[in-house]
Amino acid sequence: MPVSVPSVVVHADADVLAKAVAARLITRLVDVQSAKGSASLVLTGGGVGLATLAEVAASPARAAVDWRRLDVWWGDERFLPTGDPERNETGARRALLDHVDLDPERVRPMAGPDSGLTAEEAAERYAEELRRAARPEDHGPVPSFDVLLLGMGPDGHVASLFPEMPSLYEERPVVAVHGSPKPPPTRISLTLPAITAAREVWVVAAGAEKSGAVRMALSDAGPMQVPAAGARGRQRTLFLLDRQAASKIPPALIRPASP
Ligand SMILES: O=C(O)[C@H](O)[C@@H](O)[C@H](O)[C@H](O)COP(=O)(O)O
Repeated sequence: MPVSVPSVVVHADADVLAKAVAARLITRLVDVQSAKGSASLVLTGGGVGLATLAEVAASPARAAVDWRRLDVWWGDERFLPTGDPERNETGARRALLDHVDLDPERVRPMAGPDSGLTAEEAAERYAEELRRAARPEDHGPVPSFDVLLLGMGPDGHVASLFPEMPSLYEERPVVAVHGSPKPPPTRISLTLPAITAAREVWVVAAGAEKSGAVRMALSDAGPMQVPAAGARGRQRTLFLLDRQAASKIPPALIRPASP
């Protein structure tokens, strides 16, 4: 599947970054809904991802989004019971989803152990949900998500795809992850084939501890070594960073967006 070359946008700090990504997301959702009636969004966990959702909730412009016509998916989930504070779903509901008028049928969390499923079964169930939502024009087993958000770890992991782990070699769209170096150890994650089916992939990262992985993800590192190097959208890839996370990118590659 063809993928897009990343564009880099740098903001002054993590707070401006979250606000700017929130504004960008609202605008993108409004544009997509104006063009085709509905939109699909894949959420991420992690501090920056959730801060972005909180800024969407805080924005008066959120009223411009038709939340009833938004499909919400997750890029990964910690395999914990529904309502567990460590679940990405719990964080997203607290930050945004509980504050807007979504169609609950169109919000699709990944199952936890309270479903009675194993992590493998939960991954297969999610893959089936994605298959059912895919349309012929998506040319694959998952929908062409309009925006797929990804945080990124200091090791370059995105979703729950960690360097050198078997999940990076997966062809299936959703996998169970065991032994995650970032707790909790058991997770469910979209794989790179599912991520790269998205029309737009936005990698959002802040902090000096991410700067090395950002540089590698934008240079010639491979996705097995730096999973973020495989985070590419079919039409557009954005690396939305604060100055600290962007501090090791060759200057020729970036023009700071914030003064
Ligand atoms: O389940 C998770 O933890 C996230 O999906 C993970 O991929 C996260 O986005 C990164 O680890 C960045 O997290 P921070 O933004 O908190 O550094």
